[in-house]
Amino acid sequence: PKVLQHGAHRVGKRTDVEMATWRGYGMGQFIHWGVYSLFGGELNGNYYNGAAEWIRSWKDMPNGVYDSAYKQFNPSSFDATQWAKMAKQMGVRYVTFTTKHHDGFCLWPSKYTDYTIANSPCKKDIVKQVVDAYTKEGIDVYLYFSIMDWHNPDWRYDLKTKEDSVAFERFKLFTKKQLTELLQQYPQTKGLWFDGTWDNSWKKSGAFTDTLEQYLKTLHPGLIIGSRFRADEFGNRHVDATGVLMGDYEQGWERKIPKTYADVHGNDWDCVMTIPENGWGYQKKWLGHWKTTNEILEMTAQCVSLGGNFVLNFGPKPDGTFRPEEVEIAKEAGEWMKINNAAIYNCEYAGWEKQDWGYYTKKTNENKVYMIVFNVPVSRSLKVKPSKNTLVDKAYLLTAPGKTLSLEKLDYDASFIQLPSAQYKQPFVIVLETKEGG
Ligand SMILES: C[C@@H]1N[C@@H](C#Cc2ccccc2)[C@H](O)[C@@H]1O
Repeated sequence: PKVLQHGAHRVGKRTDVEMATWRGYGMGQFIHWGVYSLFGGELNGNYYNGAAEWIRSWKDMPNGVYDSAYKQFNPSSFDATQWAKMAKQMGVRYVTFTTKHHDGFCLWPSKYTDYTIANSPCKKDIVKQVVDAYTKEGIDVYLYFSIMDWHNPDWRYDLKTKEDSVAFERFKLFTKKQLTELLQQYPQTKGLWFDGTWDNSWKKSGAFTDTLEQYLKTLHPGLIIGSRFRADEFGNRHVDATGVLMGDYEQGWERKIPKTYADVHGNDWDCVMTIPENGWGYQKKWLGHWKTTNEILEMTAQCVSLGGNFVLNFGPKPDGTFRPEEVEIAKEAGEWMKINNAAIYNCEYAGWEKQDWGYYTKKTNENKVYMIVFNVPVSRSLKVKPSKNTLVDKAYLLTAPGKTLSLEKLDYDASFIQLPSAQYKQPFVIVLETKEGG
């Protein structure tokens, strides 16, 4: 078969320490903040029924109104340290922050366009303040960057004419320069989170994007870039023409979670999720269902149990504060994580048969499996079926290590853990110390 020039350059997971750290994060935060936050999904009392950060594309949004709105971007209450402390209390270990969304507005003083924070009333280097504050709190920072840039006149959705190609050459150079300045200005950055890469213009640029990815990784050794960045020379995204994942982890799990381990194909991956049903930037009105803290904790456990990380999005208001529902979720999730994070941090897929009561996670490089229990059956008997050649040596509540739980053997390879009668109002964790055998 033909050898791909611009497909995946590695088969299987990265084995370096930076990627091992990424793999063990467990929980992350996404932040979408920019000019779109000023509108909050609404204009003149009418609500845009798409994702609020896409409001510039709304037929009822005059381009001139959107493109001059940055002159009102003046977040009087923005305090990156407060953001970072809220994130730390929540228990997230990485954050992905929007440097430039599809609208093209740069939250750092880029030298390559005037459409930046430097020309807004705010003037602060928001990206620098976020990178510095989160890094100081010990939370790793990843920079979101949209390739698609609605403000740049050289952006093209497709390359149909000679003029398109000439313009897009300028656009590709502009993109490389902006990415270079982000990595040089904010060297603490651990990775780049690319978006807006689905159009034909970018899908037809496989050779360029492959070279660009290798350039960025040379410029910043250890840099982590997901599978959404580039396409192979045939326009295949995420997985190349030979079926191998491009990039350092699978970046397709946006607002969806894999159902089984088979769905992740042995790749590293994370899921990025909104609190409302859709919408990443601030929305004045959250339409439909928005997730409770217990739902968010269950999604976190589900992702870690399948070998991934769970990343929850926050959409700060134009003044730089968070809406009360987001503050409450961060606080409640943090209270649970403070007690139970052993079952989330540096854990991986256990490979045990899934049971109805919840999720297994396994501590990496240790003989410890955690049961994260969400659904206590009326029998209060939790079935445990270890993987082959594994025995449970000891079981106890994470919060009561001194009180061993008894296992009633059911048959050759399964047991029941009988829970004491109690009110189980919160998800809780049982520790299973394991040994080889059976
Ligand atoms: C992380 C998320 N990716 C962006 C998107 C999108 C999108 C684009 C086309 C069809 C469906 C979804 C959202 O604006 C947000 O930034």
